[in-house]
Amino acid sequence: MIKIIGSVSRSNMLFYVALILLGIGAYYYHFRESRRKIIERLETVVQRRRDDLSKNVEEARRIGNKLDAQRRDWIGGLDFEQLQGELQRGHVSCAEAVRTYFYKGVLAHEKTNAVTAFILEAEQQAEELDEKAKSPSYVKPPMFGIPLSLKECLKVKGYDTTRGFVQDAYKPSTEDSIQIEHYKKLGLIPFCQTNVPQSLLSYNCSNPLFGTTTNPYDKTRTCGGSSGGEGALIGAGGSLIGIGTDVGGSVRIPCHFTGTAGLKPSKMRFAHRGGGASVPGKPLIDANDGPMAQDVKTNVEFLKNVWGDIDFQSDRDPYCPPVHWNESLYSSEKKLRIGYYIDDGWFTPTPALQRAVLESKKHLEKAGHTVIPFYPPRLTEVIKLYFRAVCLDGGQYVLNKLLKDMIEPTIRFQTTIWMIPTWVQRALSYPITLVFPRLGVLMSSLTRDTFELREAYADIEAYREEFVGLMMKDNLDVILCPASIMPAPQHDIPSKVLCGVSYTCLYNLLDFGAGVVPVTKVNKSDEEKLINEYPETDKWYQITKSATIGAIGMPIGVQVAAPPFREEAVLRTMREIELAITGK
Ligand SMILES: CCCCCCCC/C=C\CCCCCCCC(=O)NCC(=O)O
Repeated sequence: MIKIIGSVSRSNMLFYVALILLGIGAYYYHFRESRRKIIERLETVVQRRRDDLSKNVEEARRIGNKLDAQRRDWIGGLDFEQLQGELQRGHVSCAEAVRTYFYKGVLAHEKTNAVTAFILEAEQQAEELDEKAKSPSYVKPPMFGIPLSLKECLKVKGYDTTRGFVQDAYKPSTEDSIQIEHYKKLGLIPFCQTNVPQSLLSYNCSNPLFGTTTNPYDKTRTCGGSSGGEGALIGAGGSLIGIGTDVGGSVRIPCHFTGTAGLKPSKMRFAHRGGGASVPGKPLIDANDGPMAQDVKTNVEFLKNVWGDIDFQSDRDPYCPPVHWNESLYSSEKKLRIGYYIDDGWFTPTPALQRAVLESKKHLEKAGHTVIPFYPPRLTEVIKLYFRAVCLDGGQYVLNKLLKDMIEPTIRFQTTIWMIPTWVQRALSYPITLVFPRLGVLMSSLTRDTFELREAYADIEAYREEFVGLMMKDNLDVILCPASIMPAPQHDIPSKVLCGVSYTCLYNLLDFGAGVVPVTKVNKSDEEKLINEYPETDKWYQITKSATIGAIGMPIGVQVAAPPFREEAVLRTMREIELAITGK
């Protein structure tokens, strides 16, 4: 080699270097030019889509205004259970319910930019149900006439599922997914779709197609993600019940940020045929759809009806086992054994989140349950395994889509990471670990080869066994823990603190059922504690601390989790916390 190099003359050497530089320059120029053309073409799509949305919102407003304001206010003031009762008794018609929620949805959308489309056919669906209900032989389904909001990525016939990618606008689904079919059968009326972050792999809520969705409590803060549009809409009173999806916290984080309640069931409890995913083909990081509502009570009523009739989904998707609502688990009188933690050893949550867990612990103890410390093992390893298994191709699938799209500025950081070859990241991780150990963990997390990926899957399986083994050793029914690391931060923070999903992504890696219930709001003494005691030992802690300063009044939830098929125990615990706090 040295001989060859030695034999190349200096001028030849310069020639080759110039050739290489020219090649790189030409590649870069070609890349920039093709990106420019893509963006130019997509900008017109964005404009058209936003114009269409404005018209769609005006139409929803017109439909909402068909109803007398006094009547609308009265219907809009009913909670889920009350509206359900009035619809069943025929005191409120389905058309009235839908018009009311078009009106309330428009108001919430104006406040938060939560809606990507109102499903205008909902009015006709409501009128048809009202017509059917005139027949004395008609038996009303249990959720007859209740308007249902849906995260944009769920397949509804005639509507897009862009996941925030402009390239996927105007490609409507040709069928409803099995779940949507089921919800309609149970009487629910899908009336709008809600916003998401581009790619769904983020816990903020911005994309180049529909823009940013804001938190109903504070416009400068995010509603969370990726089911952020649902959180914002429900939190602002624009829907009573909605469906999100969750592969790392996307139901639970928006619930925590917006003061709403929701559940991510374990994967097998719903049918997935005809559904969509952020990254298809990633076994062992189990995603599921899940309900979100203003309270736990509504989630319970919804799931009782859906799982009570789960054969509808199992018959159409044999991979969904016919596991019915387990009433004896939900309403058991047997006192629970609950494991709790306020710090997972990876990322200390800000004081309000720790306080919420301790307050919930007290409520549960007062109700007679035993609450004991529990330490989830080796969270640093879990974080590495999670990122490795969620970006199992090193982020290639999402990156390929992003490079054909306009890229949302708030996910540019992770896009850049995905562009750096894994071996370079791995090499950089060594020096980075010396100054910023936690970043070093992330930099060494993406998959280098299939051998490493197989090992990661084996490690996840072993971790699942270890975790349930620990729970069984202490006879634990459920786990109580923080819902996140902080209250709703500003819109750009989630992509700067990507690893802030440790409290939620753990339960996707374990495929547990996990839910979030609102417990408290950030107060002055939380802020004092934050300023005086919260760690500042690395960049992520510094960002989290400064994002939490000024969050007084923002909602705080807690998380409850349990192994698969024990979602009813999770809901029972969440409901007991809710009852103790709200008295209703
Ligand atoms: C510094 C190195 C970073 C390496 C890895 C960066 C890659 C980031 C990829 C994913 C971030 C995951 C955040 C998950 C948030 C919640 C997502 C979610 O639940 N989505 C719902 C869904 O997909 O249906």
